[in-house]
Parts: sequence; C-alpha cells; structure tokens
Amino acid sequence: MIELRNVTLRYGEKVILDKVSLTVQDNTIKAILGPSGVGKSTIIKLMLGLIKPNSGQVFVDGVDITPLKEADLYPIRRKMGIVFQGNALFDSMTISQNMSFFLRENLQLPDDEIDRRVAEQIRFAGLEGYEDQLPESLSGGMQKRVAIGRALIFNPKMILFDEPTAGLDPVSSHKILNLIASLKKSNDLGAVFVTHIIDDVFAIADEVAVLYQSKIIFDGPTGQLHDSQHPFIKSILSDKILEL
Ligand SMILES: Nc1ncnc2c1ncn2[C@@H]1O[C@H](COP(=O)(O)OP(=O)(O)OP(=O)(O)O)[C@@H](O)[C@H]1O
Repeated sequence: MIELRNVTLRYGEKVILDKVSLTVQDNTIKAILGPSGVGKSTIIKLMLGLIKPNSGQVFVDGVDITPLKEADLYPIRRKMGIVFQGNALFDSMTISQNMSFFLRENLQLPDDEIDRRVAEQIRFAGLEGYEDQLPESLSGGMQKRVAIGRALIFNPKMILFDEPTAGLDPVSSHKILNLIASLKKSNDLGAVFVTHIIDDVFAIADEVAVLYQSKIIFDGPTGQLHDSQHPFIKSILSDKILEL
C-alpha cells in the first residue's frame, strides 16, 4: 500500500501539491487524472522517494519513507516497478538485455534464474522472437511492453506508470491497457497510472484521484466520478478535455 499524507511540494515559490492525501491499496488499479503540468509525475517521484516533500509524509507498506536515506530506499523501490512515459530503454541493448539489466546490476542471482525471469517476461509481454532485436526496430506499443516486462522482473507488488498510453495509436493503447488490467488479475499486482486521458481511466481504473490546481478534488471509485459536482470534473466528463 502507498499513502501520501498531507503532502505539500513546492518548486521554488510555486506550490505544485498542496496538502495532498491519497492512498493506493494493494491489488487495485488507481488512476491519477489531471491536466498537463499539474504535478502527476511529481506524485510518482514522491512515491519512489526520488524527491522529498516540503511537508507531509509518504508511506510504503506502513513505512514512512520521507526520512530515509538513498541506500534504505532501494529495498522500498524494489516493491514498485516503474514504467516511464518514454520507456527509458537502452538503445544499444537488445530486448533481453534491457529486461535483465537492472536485475543483474542489483541482485546476486544465478544466470539461469535471470534467464528464466527474462523468458517469463518475454512470454508475458508477447515478445517471443524479438529477444535479440534492438528497441528501435520495435513499434511504440512493443517498446512499452518491454518497459513493462523490465518493471515486472523484480516481482514488484505495485507498478507505477507515467502516462502509459501517451503517443500510442488506439490499438496499441488498448493492448497496453489490457496488459495493465491483466497484471492485476493474473499477478495480483496493484498499479498506479497517471494520465490526462479520461477514457483510459474508465477502461481499467478501480479508483481515480483527480488532481487540479494543486489539490485532490475527487478520490474514490471510478464509477462515482459521475456523481461529483465539481465544475472541473463536470467539464471533463462532458468535453473529455483536460486543458482548462
Ligand atoms: N525539477 C523541477 N524544478 C522546477 N519545476 C519543476 C520541476 N519538475 C517539475 N516542475 C514543474 O512542476 C509542475 C508539475 O510537473 P509534473 O511533471 O509533475 O506535471 P505532470 O502533471 O506530470 O505534467 P505532464 O503531464 O505534462 O508530464 C510543472 O509546472 C513543471 O514545470
């Protein structure tokens, strides 16, 4: 479980998050929805301990990670896989090497165990036959699946996605959303995904938190979003445009 409790974050004078509280339960898909530049990626960085709040706390499985030093954050981060918006694949490494890289760097596992885990993720991501290719030869959707496989290889409890369908065509977006949904069903995983695409929220999110002007203006089951009387939420539900 991940919890932000009363988190305030400023960059210089600018308040990005103002006393934000939200919880992501295990085995739940939670969307964080908001317009561009509102602070969605900042929330992911806080959850990973990559940045520290100015005030408030971030809990991962009940542990307050805000005072932790870098070395103590490693085991916490291993509970969470991260899939970056641009995938952050290594251009000069093959798909298999991309998937195994962090595993080799961080865990003292025997080679056959590494090979077994890579093969498992290649299968799960539907990338059999592409093991020895470079990322540039794959489509955007396939590259995203490599990034998801790489995030899964540590057997995390939760995966964090930054704009998982950004830049993908509708068919690839649909496949990636199905993949995220299947992680919950078949692997008992939880997921957080930040997005500005409301259709993606309705497609797979159990819960949604809406971030607007530094505050959470809705946090609850996705099905209850239509009950909100907040003008911003009413406008996005009718226009599906978040750039207000
Ligand atoms: N290191 C930084 N220093 C100063 N300002 C920053 C820094 N990182 C982000 N910001 C600002 O904080 C705000 C929130 O950024 P963030 O990337 O979290 O937004 P976002 O909702 O994820 O947006 P997008 O969807 O465009 O990625 C933006 O105005 C951004 O310019």
